[in-house]
Formats: sequence, C-alpha cells, structure tokens
Amino acid sequence: MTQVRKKPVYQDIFGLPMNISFSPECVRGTIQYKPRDDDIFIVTFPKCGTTWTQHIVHNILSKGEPFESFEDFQIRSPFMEMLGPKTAEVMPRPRAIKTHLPFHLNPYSPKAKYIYVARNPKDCCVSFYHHTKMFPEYQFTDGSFDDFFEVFMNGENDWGDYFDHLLSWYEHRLDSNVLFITYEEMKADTRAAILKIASFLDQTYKDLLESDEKLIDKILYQTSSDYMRKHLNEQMENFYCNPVFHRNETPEGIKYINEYFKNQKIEMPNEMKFVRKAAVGDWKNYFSAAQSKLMMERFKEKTRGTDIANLWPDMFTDVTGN
Ligand SMILES: Nc1ncnc2c1ncn2[C@@H]1O[C@H](COP(=O)(O)OS(=O)(=O)O)[C@@H](OP(=O)(O)O)[C@H]1O
Repeated sequence: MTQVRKKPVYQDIFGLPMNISFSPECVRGTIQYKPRDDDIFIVTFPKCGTTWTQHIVHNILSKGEPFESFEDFQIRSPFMEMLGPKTAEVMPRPRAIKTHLPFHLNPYSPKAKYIYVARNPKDCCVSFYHHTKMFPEYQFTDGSFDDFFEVFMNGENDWGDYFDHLLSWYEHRLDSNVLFITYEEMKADTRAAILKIASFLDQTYKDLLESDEKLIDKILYQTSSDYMRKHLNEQMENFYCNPVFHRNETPEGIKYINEYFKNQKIEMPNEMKFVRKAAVGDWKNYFSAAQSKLMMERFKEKTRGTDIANLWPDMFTDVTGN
C-alpha cells in the first residue's frame, strides 16, 4: 500500500505556492512595485541566508548599528511580499528590501541593486522543513522530513521550485547591478563576504571597513549566528508569540496575517527558533542515501548545460561522503 504523505497548506498567488496567511494584495503589490534608483534588494529562495544578509547589509549601511527590535528590523529591511510595498515608502534610506521572488516576478530596474544569495539545495530543504514545522499556519507541525522532502522535490513549497528560482537569477549573475553570492562562500570567509557586499553597495563602505578594523569586527560579531541566535530569536519570539503581533498600527500585510490567524483560529507558536544550526552540511543528518541520490539526479537534470554545479563542488557526494 502506498503511504499517504502529510502536506503543508499553501495558497496559490501568481502561480506560486505561498504561505496561506500572506495577503495576496501585498504579493501582487510587490510584483508591481516600481523600484527607486536607490533600492537595494536582498533576494533569495527561502532559507538560503536572507536574514543573515539583511543583518550584514544593515550593519554596513548603519556603520555597525544592530536592529533594535523585530519591528525595527521589519521597518528598516522590509520583507515586501509579507508586509506590502508601502513599507518601501516609509523605510529609512539607504536600506535593503527582502524578497523571495524569481527574477521574472521580482521588481526590476537597471539602477536598483540586487544581492542574490544561493544555498546548496540539500541544506535549503532541511532548513525549509524546520521552518514549515515551526509556523502553525502551514498545519504541518507534526510533519516528517520525508513528507517535506517530497513537497520540496515537487516544487510545492512556498515560492515554488528551488531550481527554477536559482536558474532565473543565475542567468543574471554577471549583471553589473547583481551580486550573486552563496551561503557557503559567506560561511567559509565571512569577513571577505562582508567586504564583497560592502564594495557592491558602494566602494566607500568597503574603504571604511578596511580602514576601521574595530568596525568590521563589530559587524562580524553582530551578524554571527551566535549573536543572532540569541538576539533575533528572542526578538522574533516577542513579536510572534505574544500579543504585540496583534497591534493595530502595523503594516497592512501584518494586519492581514493577524486577521487570518484570528478568523482561522490559528494558535500562536510557543517558540521561535529561527536562527537554527546555521551550518553547512546539516543535510547529512536528514537525507537518506536514496533521497540524496534523487536530489543529485534532479540537480543534474535541472542544471544541464550550465556550470552551476561549480558553486557546490561537494553537491554530488552522498550521505557517506562518496
Ligand atoms: N548569522 C547567521 N549565520 C549563518 N546562518 C544563519 C545566520 N542567521 C540565520 N542563519 C541561517 O539561515 C537559515 C534561514 O534562512 P533565511 O534567513 O533565508 O530564512 S527565510 O527565508 O528568511 O525564512 C537558517 O538555516 P538553518 O540553520 O540551516 O535552518 C538559519 O539558521
């Protein structure tokens, strides 16, 4: 008998599966948003290092000032599909906007800047599994990794197919207004990655960091996984797990989510472990040999004719390291 798998719940917006509590208006508004010349976008497929990059960019732009709270983080580096495009009007500048859209749907201007962060699909899948279990609106809190693996392989998770997303931005990796970087590169030499991002934003930021050893050390510290695990997780817990989430003066996207939670009688989560392992290679603790093989086959099939595999030289090893 074939096993019936548990699946998270999504809505369809513009052909993309999406978190059921998100406002379709906010997603539509994001796709239709006309970027300003000084807009910086941090674009990723979910769970590929978005939040880390948002913190790095914010620390560079603010010369080492951390976000004060989760509300501050949302105002200064808004997640546009979630909060709505109006947030870009009120955000202080220069600041970065987060989106998860594939290239053809992302608001585009040749003058705006785009930082695209890619991550090995196996680690992305594991991280996405934990994310989907953590947020109650997916109704997947008791889902298993095997359940989610199938969802991921079918491109049924939020923002759709991992490979289509990656390919859509990889094509633009050499555009002068795009910085294409991997999570693994950032982990291997975070200092170099911070300087690379600073230089992409403006040479003056890089010059400043190179002339001020204390500042770059401060940024490294404030964007480290240990620091963010302590501070961001606590800030997110305060936001999501208590009534602050229900405040009325929040952006339109949050109001929509609040209403959705209220109407659908969805319980708030009890804890928010958003910054989790923050490591490269956690997939080895989850993937079976068969799942690893399936992912490798899908990787080869989807990226045929490109040199994307060079991004992750160990992509074609199985759980035993062969
Ligand atoms: N400072 C820092 N350093 C390294 N890694 C970090 C950091 N902060 C967050 N993370 C890890 O990034 C993963 C979450 O990805 P995203 O921020 O893209 O998630 S989201 O799409 O915005 O929901 C998630 O990865 P996993 O630990 O593998 O689940 C986070 O732990």
